[in-house]
Amino acid sequence: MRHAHTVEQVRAAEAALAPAPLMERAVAGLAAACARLLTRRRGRVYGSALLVLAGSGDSGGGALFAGARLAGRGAAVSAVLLDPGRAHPAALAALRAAGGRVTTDQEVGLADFSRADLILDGIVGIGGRGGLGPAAAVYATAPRAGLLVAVDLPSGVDADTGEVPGAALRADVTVTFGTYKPGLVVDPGAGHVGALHLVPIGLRPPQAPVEALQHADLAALLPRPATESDKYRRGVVGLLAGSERYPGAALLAVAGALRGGAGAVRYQGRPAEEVVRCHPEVLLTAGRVQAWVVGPGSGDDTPEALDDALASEVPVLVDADGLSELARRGPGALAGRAAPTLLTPHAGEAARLLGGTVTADQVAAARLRHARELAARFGATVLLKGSSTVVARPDGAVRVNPTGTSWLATAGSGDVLAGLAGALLAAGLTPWDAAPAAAYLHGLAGRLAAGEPGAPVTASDVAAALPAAWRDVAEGGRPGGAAGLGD
Ligand SMILES: NC(=O)C1=CN([C@@H]2O[C@H](COP(=O)(O)OP(=O)(O)OC[C@H]3O[C@@H](n4cnc5c(N)ncnc54)[C@H](O)[C@@H]3O)[C@@H](O)[C@H]2O)[C@@H](O)CC1
Ligand SMILES: [K+]
Repeated sequence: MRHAHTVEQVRAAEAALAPAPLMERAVAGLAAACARLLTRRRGRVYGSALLVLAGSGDSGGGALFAGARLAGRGAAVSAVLLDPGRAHPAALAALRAAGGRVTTDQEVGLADFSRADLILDGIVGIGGRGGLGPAAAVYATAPRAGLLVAVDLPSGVDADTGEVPGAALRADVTVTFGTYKPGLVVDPGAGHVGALHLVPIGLRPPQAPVEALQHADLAALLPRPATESDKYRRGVVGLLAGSERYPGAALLAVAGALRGGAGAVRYQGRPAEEVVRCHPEVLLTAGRVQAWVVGPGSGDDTPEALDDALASEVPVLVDADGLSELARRGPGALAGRAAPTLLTPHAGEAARLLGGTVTADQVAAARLRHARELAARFGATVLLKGSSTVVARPDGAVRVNPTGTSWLATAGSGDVLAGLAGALLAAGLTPWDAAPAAAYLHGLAGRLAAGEPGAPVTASDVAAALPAAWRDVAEGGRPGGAAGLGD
């Protein structure tokens, strides 16, 4: 599990430790990471060109100290001071003493930026507020040939939320200290991070409000049928999905549920004949169900389907048309439910559920805030789909999915996810576990289907790759499994 802590938590944990060893450990880890990158890129540190972008805080201080260490190993180091009067005095002195060149001239800085083998972004760290000023913002788009290493987090990314209020640097590698920060794992910020490397500095932060499941966490969560399993032990999913207009949604949701390990799928919807032709294992009879999935492509049947599902005493996943109906009814529609409800909106549906006071773009730009608000308002677990899928609980706890791929933004992909998450709910997982587990497997299946370096995939390809994703996770132990994920 990757745990992400807020700025307030990090500051409190840092305050419990002596400042000097903290800086020493951070700088040692940062310099070592840079040395490894330079050695991989150029064969050695000696003779490589390094540029430090230094702001006024400790992030700039750490970058300057690391620059000094690498200058000591023979790198040609220059530093641009973005707030010249306020650069970390001891770190600046150390860089100068090690032979580093210091400039405040933007033209010189930009020329060095374009040529350097490695650039250290020490403009701001967790103390960054609002967008970058113009002197720093130019580096967000300036051309460069070398690697950009962000110190703690890419400057311009909000540490607590992952929001990017203005220009932000785009890193190849982010070296973060002590713990992860929400902004490193939630988009749009996460899209600026590149490869993420954690340097332990001895922090002991409290419980994390945001976490990201990794391969080993998934392996522990996924249900495995025991020898005496029957379909009810594995879980029967009831699907209220598809319509004459959208038969495909039913087929894809069924595919997701079956490949999600459902013991059986009971289908209720109009295109029943097509469903059985494609998936002969589906049951059309009424009977016991351990979780309902309502909404994918369910069209005019939605209001009744939603009534039936919400009246049941089993977990209900509401998706697509079900969410539009729920938006019309408002949070009161879930008030009487004793069993859990899982909502799986994309940004547009989330905006509607929030009463139309925000746009889909605003939801996508501030994913944590809106997913939490939605979960609190409806008293339900919310899986907000998108480039980094976010699962929020009504109490504000969040799990972020690390496996997404942009190839998943394809028609019907959400139907597969709904069926898959429904199967995990029917197997007995809580929404808090089922939702991130489904997002993880779905993203991994998308990656496996797209291949490396990646090609377009259909939702059917994603469903077909679910067994491979499942195996990849179950093989566990191996860091990242075949898909190369994990720490
Ligand atoms: N404490 C330590 O020993 C170390 C701290 N480091 C990092 O330093 C950071 C904490 O240091 P600070 O509290 O000094 O915070 P920052 O390094 O984030 O700097 C904050 C300062 O930058 C300026 N600033 C804020 N927003 C800005 C913006 N949008 N554009 C330009 N300037 C802006 C302000 O003057 C503010 O005081 C953390 O990210 C931490 O990981 C590491 O780099 C090295 C070790
Ligand atoms: K930074």
